[in-house]
Amino acid sequence: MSIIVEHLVKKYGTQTAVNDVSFQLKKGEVVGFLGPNGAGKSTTLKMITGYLQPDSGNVQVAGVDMLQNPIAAKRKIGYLPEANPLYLDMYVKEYLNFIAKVHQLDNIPNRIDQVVELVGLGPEKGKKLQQLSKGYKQRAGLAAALIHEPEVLILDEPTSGLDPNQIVEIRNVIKEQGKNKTVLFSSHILQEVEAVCSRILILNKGVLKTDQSIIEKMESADTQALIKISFKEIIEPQWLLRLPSVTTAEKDKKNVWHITTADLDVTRKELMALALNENFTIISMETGSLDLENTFREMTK
Ligand SMILES: Nc1ncnc2c1ncn2[C@@H]1O[C@H](COP(=O)(O)OP(=O)(O)OP(=O)(O)O)[C@@H](O)[C@H]1O
Repeated sequence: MSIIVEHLVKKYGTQTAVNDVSFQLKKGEVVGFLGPNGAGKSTTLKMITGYLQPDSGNVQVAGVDMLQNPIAAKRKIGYLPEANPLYLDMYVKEYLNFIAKVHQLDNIPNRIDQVVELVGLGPEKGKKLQQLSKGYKQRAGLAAALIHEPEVLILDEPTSGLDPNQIVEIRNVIKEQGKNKTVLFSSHILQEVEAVCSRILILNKGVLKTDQSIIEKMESADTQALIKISFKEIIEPQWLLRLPSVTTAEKDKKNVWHITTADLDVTRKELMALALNENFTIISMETGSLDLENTFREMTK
């Protein structure tokens, strides 16, 4: 595992910003950390990267315990914080040279050339950081995060405040990096996470709501539809699961069921026939899609 997060808790005064969050990231995964403003994403990322001490819980990065061995653990991580902390008076190469020295790297000029190429900073590499556009500043931050060839890349809202072209460019850099690194990046833009990640973690009010593969989700969204049905009577799941077209049936509230199906029309008819034959009363029946947006809204209500 590249990242193991176990029961992380962080309180600010009486507010619990992160509440018992646990997850694991496998080597090579690109994972989106999604949640509305104030959900606790940055706080969680700061604890994973060792910039903030958790009140309780553990973090391991590439097998190294962050609390017991923070220097070794931090070496494994490239971190781009939300407020990209650049020394704006420095030239691009001067800044990267400074960061490379902090990491005590060998053959620094070569490595700088490599990261400049990697993040597409070439055309701007002769400028001062303060002269760069926001998109290029972000690339400089990414170059600094990548210079020591970390196994794990952690990016806190890397595309926030960028224009649409810059967003696409930064996303491409992230995708490219995801080919040989574990990447965890936060965003509150669902489409972005969908475009870049193979997996999604949804955080709401400090609590992890779901940890599901986007690919699975999208595959099921393509083929499955959702019916929300409410009966007057309390019925057993078997009644629904026995219907030939029903894939899953889960109880929401006492008499309300969420049913997934590959064939909406057939299931509707089967539900009507069931009600007729068994003398059940259907109070309401709604249909919806199982897409990610619905999931996100459900999870962060
Ligand atoms: N240093 C701090 N002192 C007090 N409260 C804080 C501090 N940092 C964060 N918080 C609070 O903790 C909660 C979680 O904040 P956090 O920045 O982790 O959320 P987030 O999901 O990253 O939000 P955003 O998407 O807006 O960046 C918020 O309610 C925030 O106001």
